Amino acid sequence: MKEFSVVIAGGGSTYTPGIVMMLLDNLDRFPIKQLTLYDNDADRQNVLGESLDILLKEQAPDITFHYTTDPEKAFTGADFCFAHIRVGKYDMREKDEKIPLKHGVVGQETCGPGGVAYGMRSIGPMVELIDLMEQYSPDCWMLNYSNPAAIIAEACRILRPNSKVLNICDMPVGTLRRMSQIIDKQPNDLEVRYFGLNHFGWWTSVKDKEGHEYLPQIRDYVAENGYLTQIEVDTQHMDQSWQDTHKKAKDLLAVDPRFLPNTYLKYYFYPDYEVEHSDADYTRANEVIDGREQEVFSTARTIIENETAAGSGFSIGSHATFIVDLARAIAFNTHERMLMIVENNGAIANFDDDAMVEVPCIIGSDGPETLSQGKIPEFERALMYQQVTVEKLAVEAYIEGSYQKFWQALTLSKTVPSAAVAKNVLDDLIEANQEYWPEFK
Ligand SMILES: NC(=O)c1ccc[n+]([C@@H]2O[C@H](COP(=O)([O-])OP(=O)(O)OC[C@H]3O[C@@H](n4cnc5c(N)ncnc54)[C@H](O)[C@@H]3O)[C@@H](O)[C@H]2O)c1
Ligand SMILES: O=P(O)(O)OC[C@H]1O[C@H](O[C@H]2[C@H](O)[C@@H](O)[C@@H](O)O[C@@H]2CO)[C@H](O)[C@@H](O)[C@@H]1O
Ligand SMILES: [Mn+2]
Repeated sequence: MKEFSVVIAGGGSTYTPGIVMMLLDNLDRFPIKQLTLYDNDADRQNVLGESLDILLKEQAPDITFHYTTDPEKAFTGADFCFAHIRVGKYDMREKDEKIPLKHGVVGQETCGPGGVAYGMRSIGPMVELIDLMEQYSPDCWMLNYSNPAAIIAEACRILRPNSKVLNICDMPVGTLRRMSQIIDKQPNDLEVRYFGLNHFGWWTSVKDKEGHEYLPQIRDYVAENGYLTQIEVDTQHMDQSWQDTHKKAKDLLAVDPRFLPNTYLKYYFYPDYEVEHSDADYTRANEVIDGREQEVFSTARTIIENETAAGSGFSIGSHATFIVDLARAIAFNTHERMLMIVENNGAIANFDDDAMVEVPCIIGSDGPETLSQGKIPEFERALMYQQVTVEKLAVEAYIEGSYQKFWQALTLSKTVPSAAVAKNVLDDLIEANQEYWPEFK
């Protein structure tokens, strides 16, 4: 079998060790000859790089491993770039969450004003990353799951339409795993139909390979419990805030019981509840800094201190197998069926062709082919149109440096109560993001 050269961009990410472990666990399906971590923060990446170097020498000595801040070294000869950068890191995530909350607005990393702010920081560096990849490895594919994926995907559509970039989210994968537990199946046994935008969508069917429809059974469970299952799904998502999110799906389902909702819809359907139940001094960023970041980096330091990974290793990021499935689909033309963020072009029959939507696709060596989801009801269509317009205005505002469009984007967000509030939030966000954003006039 062919062996691949993979670069992980955002090598210092808390997800990097879990993804490396997952790659090691899948070498029989996706053989790797070279693995490189690339980041623009050497100090952060060095800790993970040094510890993974020790681990890989012990567990996979045949893989050539590097970690670097030099793009030429990182990208030359790469077949795949797995991208999970966080522009501004947790410091800025904290601001994205806390500034809107201070104004009584949802504070979330990908939804509402916080998501747009994160998008404004990420468009430039993501485009730069794509250009570096193409400069040093013109045939390389980028599998991007850096957030905010909806805004990044729209920016790619406009600014780099011909680049080999696939945008994907793991939320539907994680929720499908929960659904499979509810009906005592394996995720691989199930095939779904789904329509929406990233972090904004609905399942319309969950069938097994024989065609039996499980949606009514799952719906009955979700109406009582949300997606909260009894089985531990993954460690960081046992945090209280995520438990609350999975439980809240019950109230999302109540709004339209025909379809199974994506949990992120809670920020749009119940923004007042979300603000009331948030602590503006301790948000999800703080929970992650005190939890996942602390755990991953202390494990890395222990490995470095002990000069061995034996007995103190990282755990497999099991949710991340979707990345291997996607890479395999491209590499081996497997025609895997996966939800991807792609240009609509008729997949949702009564929605704009040029909208970046999340729908099931068949993925082969040439990339994704969308599967038709037919017409969607007016309620969901209207919600999606409002949200996709926020995302489009945000990208236009970035390209044109337009304060007016930026203000319109926030005013249009369903999470924001008025243009006045939108302006106050925007002005505070501009102040906080001076180091990252272009000037908005
Ligand atoms: N799409 C999904 O479903 C999904 C799932 C999980 C995580 N994510 C995303 O993955 C990313 C990483 O999350 P995290 O919590 O581990 O963050 P993190 O802050 O731990 O890691 C991000 C890394 O990116 C680096 N970075 C920032 N700008 C860069 C640039 N221009 N070039 C190279 N490296 C750069 C940072 O230095 C940091 O080491 C985030 O964007 C997060 O939202 C997405
Ligand atoms: O708050 P965080 O940083 O812990 O997570 C934010 C990410 O949440 C989603 O991904 C989850 C997924 O929903 C869950 O089932 C499991 O697989 O873990 C994932 C990563 O934490 C979301 O899709 C991402 O876009 C967010 O970055
Ligand atoms: Mn996501």
